[in-house]
Amino acid sequence: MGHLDKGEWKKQSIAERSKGGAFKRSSTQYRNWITADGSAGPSGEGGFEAEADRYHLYVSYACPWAHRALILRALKGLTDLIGVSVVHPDMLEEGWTLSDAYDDATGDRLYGLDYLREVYLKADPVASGHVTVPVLWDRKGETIVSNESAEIIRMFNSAFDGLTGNRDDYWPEALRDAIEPVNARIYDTVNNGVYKAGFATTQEAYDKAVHPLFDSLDWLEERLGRNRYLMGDRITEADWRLFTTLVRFDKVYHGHFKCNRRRIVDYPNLWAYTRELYQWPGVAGTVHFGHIERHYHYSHESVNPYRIVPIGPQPDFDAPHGRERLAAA
Ligand SMILES: N[C@@H](CCC(=O)N[C@@H](CS)C(=O)NCC(=O)O)C(=O)O
Repeated sequence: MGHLDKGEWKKQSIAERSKGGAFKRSSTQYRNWITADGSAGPSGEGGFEAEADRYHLYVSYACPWAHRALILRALKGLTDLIGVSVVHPDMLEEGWTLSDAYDDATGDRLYGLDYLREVYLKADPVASGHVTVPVLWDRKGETIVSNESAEIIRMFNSAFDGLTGNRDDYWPEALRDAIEPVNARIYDTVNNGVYKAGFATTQEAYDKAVHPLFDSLDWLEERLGRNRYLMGDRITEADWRLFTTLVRFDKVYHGHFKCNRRRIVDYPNLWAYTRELYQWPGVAGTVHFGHIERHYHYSHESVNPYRIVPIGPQPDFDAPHGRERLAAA
């Protein structure tokens, strides 16, 4: 791990990042939006018009935040319009690398660069900050549009509709106010909660993360016993944001991140819901357990110093989910 400081790469361990025992996720730097006509979005600059073959996504198959972007890209029929480069699963001292020496890692399909940080430096030679995935890259302007997954999925939800004709809407206007607090709780206690538990270097920081995590899983289990999806009978971005953590949970968060009060398979509703989302057309192809298991166990030296990748459970994500019973009349 490391970060850029005025264009220079500085190595940094996870323990150094977890100052005072608690892990803090840094805020995101690039916040521009692709829009149908190139007008500015809710933040950042304008000039990023939706066009085929103009944008490219740098992702890790291991990363739950990048995974959101891959899912929306698949669901919205954008796979032919927006290319993807997949980093190597090991994130060590040099940060994410663009080596293709691992199954399904592609290397840099645009420029043949070796390190993801070089993509950031191409956008800004004196860049400072963390070098994270996903990165939404503009080939025309040779710059980063956004490295904030929560916003990338909203761009993908609608900006390209005129080109693809796909009008599926995962952020429906009428539900936005209801989605926001659900996203906020899930982000803080579940998506990021597993990291806060896993990267804690004091008992206090761990306790502060792990109890709210399992309180939220209980809350979700109850909610999903009544509703097929988080917002009722309609699947929304809130579900996809939750899914990327649930699908990784039993394989990596339960053991590696010590989130081990229960597994997802122990929650009947959450587990059936996870299977339904996994089986959604286009989604299984975005889930790469090889990268997930390798990345977490191999990259976090302070958590797993000998880098042994454990055997892990093999939950059957293809088993019938039975969630139709909750379908709207
Ligand atoms: N806010 C970002 C967070 C992305 C993020 O933290 N990605 C992790 C991988 S799971 C990363 O690239 N970390 C590298 C680092 O922090 O140096 C988003 O949601 O897009």
